[in-house]
Amino acid sequence: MSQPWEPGDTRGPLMGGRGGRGQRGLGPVIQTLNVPSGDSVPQLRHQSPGVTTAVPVPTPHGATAAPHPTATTDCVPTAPLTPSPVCCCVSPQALCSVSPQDLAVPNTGWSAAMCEQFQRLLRRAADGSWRRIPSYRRGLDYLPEVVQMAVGVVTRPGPRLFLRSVDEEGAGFEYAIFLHASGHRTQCLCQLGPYLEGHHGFAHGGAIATLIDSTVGTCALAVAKASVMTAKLSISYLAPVPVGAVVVADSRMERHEGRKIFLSCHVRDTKRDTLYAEATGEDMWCCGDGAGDTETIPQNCASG
Ligand SMILES: CCCCCCCC(=O)SCCNC(=O)CCNC(=O)[C@H](O)C(C)(C)COP(=O)(O)OP(=O)(O)OC[C@H]1O[C@@H](n2cnc3c(N)ncnc32)[C@H](O)[C@@H]1OP(=O)(O)O
Repeated sequence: MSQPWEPGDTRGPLMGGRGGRGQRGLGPVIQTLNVPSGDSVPQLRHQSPGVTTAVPVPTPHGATAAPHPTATTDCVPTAPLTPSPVCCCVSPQALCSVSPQDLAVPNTGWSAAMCEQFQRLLRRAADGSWRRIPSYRRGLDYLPEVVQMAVGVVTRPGPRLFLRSVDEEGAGFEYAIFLHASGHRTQCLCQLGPYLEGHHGFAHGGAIATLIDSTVGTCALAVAKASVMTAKLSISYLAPVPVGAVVVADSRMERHEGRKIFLSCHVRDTKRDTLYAEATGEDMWCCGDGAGDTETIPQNCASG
């Protein structure tokens, strides 16, 4: 088992800077810009106050993507707050030049192992079998096509997402969720930062539960294509997760009955040597009519 990461340890996941997200004047900050879909790889920007330098990011195939066009960092709406084809279902910030900021991409808090695994998963996704799901601070920006189906066009900022509650890069959950083309499986690549510590050197069980719930919940969202709630979650904690470790939570739908979607989840290290936790969950779609069709899950609860 690798050595637990210690707060202040410059060899650890925060190596390379601890610039707070969205804060300016705190030294170099990496910022991502305009990511309309889950498949595109955003540009990283090393940003010092008043200076913006585009940094090319390797594409999944190893080529180097062109730098992103210059954009301002101020969130000034550039168009009336009306839905657009690209960001029709996200908060008004979507219409700003750099918001919402997709956070499911590398930042200065990602360890080398995290970056390496992220690139591996991007390469795997290149054939279309998987896709990376953009992730934002605000929950209503999450899996936007599903949110749009569930609640319609969102015209106000959604609630802040628990997993994105820590602004400091590398300190909390750093993660990217990938959705299988079947829509029945999700994998979450996650680095658990020092603010998630429970016992000394190890991640809190609640943090593991949050990771699992979000991976399972995202899978259920994709299956139901509607709003879902976690009704039951059963977790076996099999091995402690060192703070700073990079893990993969792998969730899939096992079956569905009526409004219930039964899912499983396994949390492992990236080499699959250690099974940290396994879980089963029941998510229920929340569409009001209570239809009990055991063959088909309604594709759009909002209309149906
Ligand atoms: C980051 C983005 C991804 C999202 C991931 C995060 C997801 C979350 O964290 S959601 C937050 C945590 N979950 C919650 O707060 C849910 C709280 N619970 C509820 O709101 C409700 O109990 C809810 C929606 C689950 C079910 O309520 P309701 O729709 O009224 O169901 P109800 O009519 O009572 O029961 C319907 C059936 O479900 C069963 N059921 C209800 N609740 C549960 C439960 N908790 N566990 C198992 N079965 C249940 C009932 O027994 C009943 O079964 P049957 O038809 O066989 O008699």
